[in-house]
Amino acid sequence: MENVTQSGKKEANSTYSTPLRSRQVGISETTLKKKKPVNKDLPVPPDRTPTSALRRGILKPISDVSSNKTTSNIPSVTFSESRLKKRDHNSGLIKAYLRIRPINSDVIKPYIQIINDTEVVMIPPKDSHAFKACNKGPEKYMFTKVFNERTSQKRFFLETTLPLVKGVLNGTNGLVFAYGVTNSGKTYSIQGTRNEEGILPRTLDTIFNSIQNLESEAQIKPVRYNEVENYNGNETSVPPIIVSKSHMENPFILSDSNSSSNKNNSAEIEDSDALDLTHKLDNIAVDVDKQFRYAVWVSYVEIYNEKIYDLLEDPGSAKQPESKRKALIVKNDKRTGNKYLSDIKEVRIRNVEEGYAVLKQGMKNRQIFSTLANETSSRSHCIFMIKVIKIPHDKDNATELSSSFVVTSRLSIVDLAGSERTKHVQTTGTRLKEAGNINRSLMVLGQCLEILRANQTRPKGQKHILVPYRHSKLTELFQSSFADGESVMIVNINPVDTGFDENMQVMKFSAVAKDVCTSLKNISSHYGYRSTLLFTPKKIEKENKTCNSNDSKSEDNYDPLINMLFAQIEDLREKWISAEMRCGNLKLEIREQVSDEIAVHMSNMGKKCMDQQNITESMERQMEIIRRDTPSTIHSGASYYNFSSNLIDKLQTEIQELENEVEKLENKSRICASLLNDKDALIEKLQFENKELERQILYFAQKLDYVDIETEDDSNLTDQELNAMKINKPSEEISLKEIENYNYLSPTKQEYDDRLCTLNIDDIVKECVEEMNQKRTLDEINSQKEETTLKEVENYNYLSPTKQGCDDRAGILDNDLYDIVEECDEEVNQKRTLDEVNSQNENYDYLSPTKQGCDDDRVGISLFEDNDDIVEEFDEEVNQRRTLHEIHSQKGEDASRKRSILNIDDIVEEREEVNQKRTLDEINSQKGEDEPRKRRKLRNKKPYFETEIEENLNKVSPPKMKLISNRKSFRRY
Ligand SMILES: Nc1ncnc2c1ncn2[C@@H]1O[C@H](COP(=O)(O)OP(=O)(O)OP(=O)(O)O)[C@@H](O)[C@H]1O
Repeated sequence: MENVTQSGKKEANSTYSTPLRSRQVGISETTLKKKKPVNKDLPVPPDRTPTSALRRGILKPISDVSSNKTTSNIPSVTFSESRLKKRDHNSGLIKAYLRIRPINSDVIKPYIQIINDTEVVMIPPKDSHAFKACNKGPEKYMFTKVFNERTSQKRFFLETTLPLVKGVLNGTNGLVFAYGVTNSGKTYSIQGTRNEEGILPRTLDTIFNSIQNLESEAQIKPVRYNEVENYNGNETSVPPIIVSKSHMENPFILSDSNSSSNKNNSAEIEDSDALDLTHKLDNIAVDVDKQFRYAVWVSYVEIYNEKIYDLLEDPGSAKQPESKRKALIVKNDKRTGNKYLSDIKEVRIRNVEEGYAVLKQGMKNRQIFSTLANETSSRSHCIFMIKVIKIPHDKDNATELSSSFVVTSRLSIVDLAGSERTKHVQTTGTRLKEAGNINRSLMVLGQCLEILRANQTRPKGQKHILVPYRHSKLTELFQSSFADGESVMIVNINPVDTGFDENMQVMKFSAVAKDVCTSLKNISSHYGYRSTLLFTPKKIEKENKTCNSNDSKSEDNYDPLINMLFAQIEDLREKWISAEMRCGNLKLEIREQVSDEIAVHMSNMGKKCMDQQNITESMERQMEIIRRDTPSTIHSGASYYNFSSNLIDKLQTEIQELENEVEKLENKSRICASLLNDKDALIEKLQFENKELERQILYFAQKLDYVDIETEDDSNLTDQELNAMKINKPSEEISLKEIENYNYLSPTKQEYDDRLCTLNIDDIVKECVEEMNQKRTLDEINSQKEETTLKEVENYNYLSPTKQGCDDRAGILDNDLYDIVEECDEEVNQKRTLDEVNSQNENYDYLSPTKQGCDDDRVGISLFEDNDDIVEEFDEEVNQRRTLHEIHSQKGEDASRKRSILNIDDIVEEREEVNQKRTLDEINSQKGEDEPRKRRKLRNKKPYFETEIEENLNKVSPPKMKLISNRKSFRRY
């Protein structure tokens, strides 16, 4: 290739032979290298190149042969070399042109937007899979050129296909294929309409405009990939359908120029909307080498369900079901390694009308076949192939040097089937198979392009990946076109009607295709080595026969075994294809299921996001309100947020504090309420008890003969009351001993203990607290002479540390109830003991009958004299009592503790014991009382006792009162 390019220009102006050599080398260097082992088996001379022939003197320059002119007059066939020289790297890439279909609606917004001449952006609509499942944003795609919806057919042709038309006229292969989903405008671009002709008619028109008056009359026909052979006008092997010039009056009649019988079968092409010759096209022409004569041959095939059918086949003989329709076989040209279609009908056309006629015939046949096979016409790939044969021409002699060295090139124009997904077509039966095959062939096309691109970017020395051309008929057929020639891809997009996701796949496909570099190193010009025309016709025939014998033998499948093997291969391939198809469909289904699930998931997520957003918005609204109500200095930024967060913290703290306060107040109010309830009753009780105490004091005073003095002066008691007291004396006589023993028995304690077993902790705690409060209240009341108001009581409770202590302790009562009860008792006992000591210190004579007994025993001895002894004795007695008291108290406590575990007998026994003690004490106390003596003595000691009692009566002994009142209050329980 490089040799051709480098040497081409230099040699172009020098000799004829050199370009020939260089071109020959260029074409076949690789091919010949590859083919050497094959050639061994062929009867073809090992070195049959024109150069070698020239070298060996077998061949002569054409000019020599025909006119004996000098080589300087021989036309230089350097078009391809110069073309190659001009060609930059980019020109080797597959060119991808995007064409956007016009939108029929003004309402719907297209999801594709043109950025500039080469770039577009695709914005996924919200209902697209790409948006829902993949959350895709806008994506940019690059093309060789972008054509908007207003692009005319003419401009589109000029910018996309005209270079290829030039190429094919100059000997280069070309491939144009239109890719896109259904209804995107592929057929419109390729074929066009009656008034808006597409690429294909314009190509034909341009070719014939360009080669006008340069048509060849040589009897040469194309064979295999890019070879030619002579045909004789009488030969039956001549293409059966040729649009005869004689039919130009009615160009739509196709006829077999050689076989009259076929005339009956030829179809009259009906005028259709698709194409017409009602008006002249734009008369576009390109420069061609006028030293050649040109022959144009066309063929038209379709690939349907992975089978290639000839659309120029006589429909008369094919009016049968699709299964019987004869499929063409792709064969391998052993000489060049290229693929070609065996038995394809190639038709010589001499003008554009004939080209139209063939095109229309093919379209009609396609319709007929598809109707017969019940298929959809747009579900197949349509390929229109134009072959141009260039035959050197001796201008001076006006002789064609046709058979010496000819150049063939071809341009294939492909209208691919729609690339939509299976989901959007019928998914059962034949339609499913169709869709599967279309998808498959397009997928393979994509794979091939991908691998080609990968191979091209591989570093030197690395093995190239095998391109899977054979995986589909489409790629197999265009294998050579990708490797040899220029390729143009037309990407059709319908930005509204068809799905975004499908169109996105199309764009991605084209992105790959665009990067594939095609090669021109195998220049498609091929010189017919059958230069044997230089020899006699017989020789030609002989050589032809010799040359072709091996080919035909190998290619025409005469060997039944080979045929069978081929059939088996085809069979297996069919199975493999259908398996792949099923697999592909399954994959698609699974992918769709997964994407649906993802879509549901995403919509759920979206809902959550919306909720979140709503919350955020409402918060923002609230913040806005706060911001509005906040000084402007803190309106912005972080200070605002700091302020608000501080404010929130502060408010929360305040709320917490308020809640605590409320709780406290509630507790207090509960306690106050209960206190209030009990207050009146307590006051009444206390008054009553006071009265009772007064009565008792009076009683004792009366007993001591002081009553008269007291009652006469101070007492409020009526005579009646005093009499009543006197009358009731025996029954109301309260032994001090008994009062003291009361402590030992501690009914309150017992009651407490009993109730402990039945009450719940809360009640007990409440009761304890209440009792303590009452005790305190009583103290207070007594000390303040009943001047208590509710407020004071409350204040007292509130302020009293003891109360607070109680409250605090109430919190831990749950766990330590017994301890607290014990502590309470202890406290009470201590108080009691203290009171007693105080009281006894002050009133021991009054309170202690034992002491009185002692005094009685000391008749005649002055109390004043014996004071120390008496005090001592008294102390001793007090101590004894205290000890006794402690023992009893301890016993009582033990008993109460035990009560929970002891049985009733133990308790009864204990009680009996206590009662016995009490009785004993009473007896003892009674024993020591000698009333007359006592009175006498007391009378004598009046001054002392008088003062003593007076004091006692006045003071009403607060500690004593307290003790008594405490006892009274305990008695309530
Ligand atoms: N650029 C365009 N300008 C005007 N009309 C267009 C254009 N492209 C497409 N159309 C119209 O859109 C319709 C569908 O186009 P067309 O038949 O070419 O689609 P398609 O891709 O070939 O579909 P299918 O794959 O089914 O064959 C036709 O009526 C055609 O005339």
